[in-house]
Amino acid sequence: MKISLRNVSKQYKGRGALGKYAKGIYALKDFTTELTEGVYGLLGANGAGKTTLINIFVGILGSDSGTVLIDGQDAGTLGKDFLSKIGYMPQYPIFYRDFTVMDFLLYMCALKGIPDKQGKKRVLELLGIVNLSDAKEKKIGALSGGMRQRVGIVQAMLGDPEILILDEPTAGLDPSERIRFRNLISKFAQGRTILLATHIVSDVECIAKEIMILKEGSLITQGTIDTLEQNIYGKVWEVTVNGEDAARLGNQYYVSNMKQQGERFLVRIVSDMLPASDAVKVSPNLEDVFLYYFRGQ
Ligand SMILES: Nc1ncnc2c1ncn2[C@@H]1O[C@H](COP(=O)(O)OP(=O)(O)OP(=O)(O)O)[C@@H](O)[C@H]1O
Repeated sequence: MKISLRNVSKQYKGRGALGKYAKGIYALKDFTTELTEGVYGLLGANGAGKTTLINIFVGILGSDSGTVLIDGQDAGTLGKDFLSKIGYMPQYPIFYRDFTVMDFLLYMCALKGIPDKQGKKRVLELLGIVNLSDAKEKKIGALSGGMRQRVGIVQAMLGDPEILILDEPTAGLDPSERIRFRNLISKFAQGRTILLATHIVSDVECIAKEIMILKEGSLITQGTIDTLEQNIYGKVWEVTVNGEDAARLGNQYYVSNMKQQGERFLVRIVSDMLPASDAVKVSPNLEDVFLYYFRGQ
């Protein structure tokens, strides 16, 4: 399947100087990309436009202009056929806290038009995959944040969608739950297109086939992690200094990491220019790429 987004733009209305509603700044501007099978990481700082893009893609929000094409056909004209291909996990999923996990998921099957027997079989299968079989009779309100996120991904996977859209799926998870969730996404990636929006680099750095960097509504770069890292080669430096110089460098430059080594500090800096005479160029990582594009935000 090939998904093409062409020149998708959106401006929200805001109050103008005279108190009248006026077009505001672009939440999304001329967003153009093509997605095929695999995991795509949509990386952006808060307010970059990730949720806006996803909401337009899944049809919750209309765009001002642009098109979403699925294998060359306008998604808007595909209606139910398009929606049945999508599994969506919103940034703030609304769960019915008094439902048990099982009842909630069966209810979601009913909403998606999945026949009872088939739905129940798939729910049990998916609960096994996400390691929640023992929690199926628990009320949703009694689950931990990580367990709730796993229920969220199960509901998105009902109906075996070809496209899985995950908006900040690891928000509020602790590091071990985050790793578990990442592994799950890799498991589900086979034969699907997964779009995972996040501002957390580690959520996507091991699993994404490509990363899209969204800044102030514009797609500023897209490519494999290797490509994005190569693109900023020569702009990441390391230098070992005393505490005073480390503090000075921290004030003057964008520091992506600082590691104490006895009395001294190994400082990693993202800068277009040599930050200190004895600084050496090092290979960039995805954290450096993120810092490079979001310096000052
Ligand atoms: N309903 C709305 N009305 C007006 N402005 C909005 C609305 N929703 C979003 N915005 C603005 O549009 C821009 C993009 O917001 P969006 O929620 O898409 O970003 P995001 O990357 O998902 O951010 P976050 O990670 O914080 O959720 C922001 O400036 C936001 O304030």
